[in-house]
Amino acid sequence: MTTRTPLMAGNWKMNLNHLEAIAHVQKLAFALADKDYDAVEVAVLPPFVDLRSVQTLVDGDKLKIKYGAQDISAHDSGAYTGEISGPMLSKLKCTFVAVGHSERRQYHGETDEICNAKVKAAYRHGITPILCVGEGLDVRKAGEQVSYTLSQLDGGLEGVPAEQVESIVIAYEPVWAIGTGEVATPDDAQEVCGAIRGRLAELYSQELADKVRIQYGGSVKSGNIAAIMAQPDVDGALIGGAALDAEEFVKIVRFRDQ
Ligand SMILES: O=C(CO)COP(=O)(O)O
Repeated sequence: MTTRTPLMAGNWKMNLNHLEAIAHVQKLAFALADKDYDAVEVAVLPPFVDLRSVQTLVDGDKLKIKYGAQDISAHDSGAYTGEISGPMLSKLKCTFVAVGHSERRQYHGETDEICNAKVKAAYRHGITPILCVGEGLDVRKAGEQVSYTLSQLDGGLEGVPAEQVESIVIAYEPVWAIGTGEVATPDDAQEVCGAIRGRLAELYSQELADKVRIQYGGSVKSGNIAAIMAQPDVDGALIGGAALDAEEFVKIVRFRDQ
């Protein structure tokens, strides 16, 4: 049985400017320094404009905190106004990039095809994608959350080879639970995260599926994280609102201490 190191990643969305980012990462580093937290990987996904400041801090102080971007262009360079490329992110030593967050799908028309191209772009430049999938309320009410989410997974991974996929992170984020305070029950999270692992085993191999980290996201807080993490197929969380509060985020990272 493979042991998967939990990954707690804070998706800051469009919050915190570069000065606030520095203060926030310093707080996290300070709060996490008194104990050896190798058992949990910690990452932040700040807005693009903060990345250079975060990199300087993490590099300069040799912090264990990892960081990444919230999006990546499918293209490596060229006339794509406003876009940020894989080479730019890898130059900033980003470990991760979120791909296909539901807010990108909803407000920026990102299809599975676009997400697939972005997953490939991330791998071209040595960045680990956090591929976000998850159903909306209508789909959940119709009881089709598993098939809907698996079809997003299939689309996002189309043509991506096993040697890349074994390092991917999948974030299951039911849209109805994002920023609503409505958290999926641990059983709801396990149902879909388990199905995602099952599909990875079908598409690739059981061995690969056992290596992939699957996160839950949607109204995660210090008070509900332990029950979610107790599920066998949940290997971490993608945290929005609660990640903006350094103390609360640290409590989530230390879910085992509760
Ligand atoms: O979208 C999310 C993380 O990517 C979840 O956001 P909240 O934690 O604010 O519900």
